[in-house]
Amino acid sequence: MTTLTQSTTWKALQAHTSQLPHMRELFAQNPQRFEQMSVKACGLFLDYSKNRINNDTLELLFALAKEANLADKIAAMFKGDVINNTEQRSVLHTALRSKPNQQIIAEGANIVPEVQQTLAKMAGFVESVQSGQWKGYTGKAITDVVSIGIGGSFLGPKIVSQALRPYWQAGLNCHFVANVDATSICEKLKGLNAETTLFVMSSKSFGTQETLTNTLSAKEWFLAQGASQQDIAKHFVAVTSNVAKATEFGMDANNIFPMWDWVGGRYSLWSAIGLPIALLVGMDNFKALLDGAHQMDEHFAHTPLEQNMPVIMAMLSVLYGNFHGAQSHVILAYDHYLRGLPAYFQQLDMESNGKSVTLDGTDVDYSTGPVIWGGEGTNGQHAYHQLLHQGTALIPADFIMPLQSHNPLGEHHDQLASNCFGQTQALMQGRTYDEALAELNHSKLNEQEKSLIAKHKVMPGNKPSNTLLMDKLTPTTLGALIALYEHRTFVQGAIWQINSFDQWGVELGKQLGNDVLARIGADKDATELDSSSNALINLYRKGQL
Ligand SMILES: O=P(O)(O)OC[C@H]1O[C@H](O)[C@H](O)[C@@H](O)[C@@H]1O
Repeated sequence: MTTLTQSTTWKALQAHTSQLPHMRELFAQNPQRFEQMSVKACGLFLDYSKNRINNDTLELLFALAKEANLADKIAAMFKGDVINNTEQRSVLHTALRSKPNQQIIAEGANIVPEVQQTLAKMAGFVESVQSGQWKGYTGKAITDVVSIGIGGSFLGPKIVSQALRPYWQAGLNCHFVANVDATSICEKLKGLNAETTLFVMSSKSFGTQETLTNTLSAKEWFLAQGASQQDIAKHFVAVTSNVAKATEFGMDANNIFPMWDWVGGRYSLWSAIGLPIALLVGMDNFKALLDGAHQMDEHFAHTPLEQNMPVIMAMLSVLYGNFHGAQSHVILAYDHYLRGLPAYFQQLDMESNGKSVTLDGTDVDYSTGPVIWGGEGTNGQHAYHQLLHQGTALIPADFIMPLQSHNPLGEHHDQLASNCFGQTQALMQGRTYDEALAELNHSKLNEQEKSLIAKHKVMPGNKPSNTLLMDKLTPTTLGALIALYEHRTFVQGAIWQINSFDQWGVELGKQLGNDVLARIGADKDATELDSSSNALINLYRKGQL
């Protein structure tokens, strides 16, 4: 057993949570509930009053955080301690959005100057591409960027670019390729002109199969359009921490943007991995994104736990996962530009906290990271919200919405907002049997039928949700929002005593995938694996059922 589940606070939380009344009652008991359970920081507003909590719950949750030495752990991350203990690395994505006059030490040296140099290199490149000074091999300006990368080297740039669509500068479009399925790159290249296309290859390791294969195919396509080997330098740039491998691959040394081991892939959009974002929205907007994240870093590092937005959100997630049996958490973006956010937070949280041993290798005896999923409101209301309202699983929800739309049109935004707030209300209050029956008063059904239908219309309520608001979706508020979830993920990992910054779980699949690839290309059928794997490989070799 771990010390965590043996702690007095843990046991007190177990006893306490089973005694809390329904949220309807909690609201009725305390007219100040909204004021007391909401917090504003960095252009974001969090209403967390629709949670299964009262002041005692919060006290216990913060006590748990203090017993986990959370404040020390936060400080250790910011100052560059080697907290990723299985890879012996500092975790310093926060340094990427630091201010030029800060000093942050990793492996004995101040890393801020190289962060600033890389930002300056990005700025020069972005300016030259956007202004048309950067010419393709026939002297034409670049019109299309194809970003090739996967995992952290793909989702951040793609989802942030999508979210910042209103800030795109004229004249440049970007296409993202991640999957090794040739359909992805073939479909993207259709309709593109090699003379005006720039490829940004993003791979921290410069060793990821999908990215290398897609880049080679892009290069072949480029040469097949009539370009020559020397033209490659005008059309291919790379972002990587493995400069040697990138040069060996044939990338022009001037076209390589560095990143560093102390940036985890899923935390890397703030580095040169964000180059596609900067190319689309311009360097000022990219810096505003960094600034929003920096503001959230400051808030996280210096605010008492009780008013600390990422800490509050993380402790609520711990509450549901460890004391209410919740195994999943839904992100509901009430903003079309933010439709990709659930996928981004899914990678961030599930790759970080999908772990089952503690830092020292002890098996955990409690749940760690939940399944993160979600989608775009209002669409989900006509689909999976049914399960949120009446299903048997408890699924805490985050509703995210800007108060102002980039596209004010008639009553659209009023309707969007009313749906968002109406959903959180319905989840919280539910509908009792008597209320459901009363609604059927004027129907033509007989008493027995009314009773049956009323039973089906009962909604238990007491379903937790957070509502996160911002004035408007801007680069700054988006930066703060993403950093909020990064730190939320960190806090959960700190409570669970796990390493949120490695990802050994993805390795075995890669290893076996390479072995399977060799067997697919072998001159005889596979016979040495389990019967299922042998049969699947051999079916594939045959090419038909
Ligand atoms: O940037 P790369 O080295 O190509 O890595 C791309 C991605 O692949 C890995 O398998 C990891 O699971 C991700 O965290 C990483 O972002």
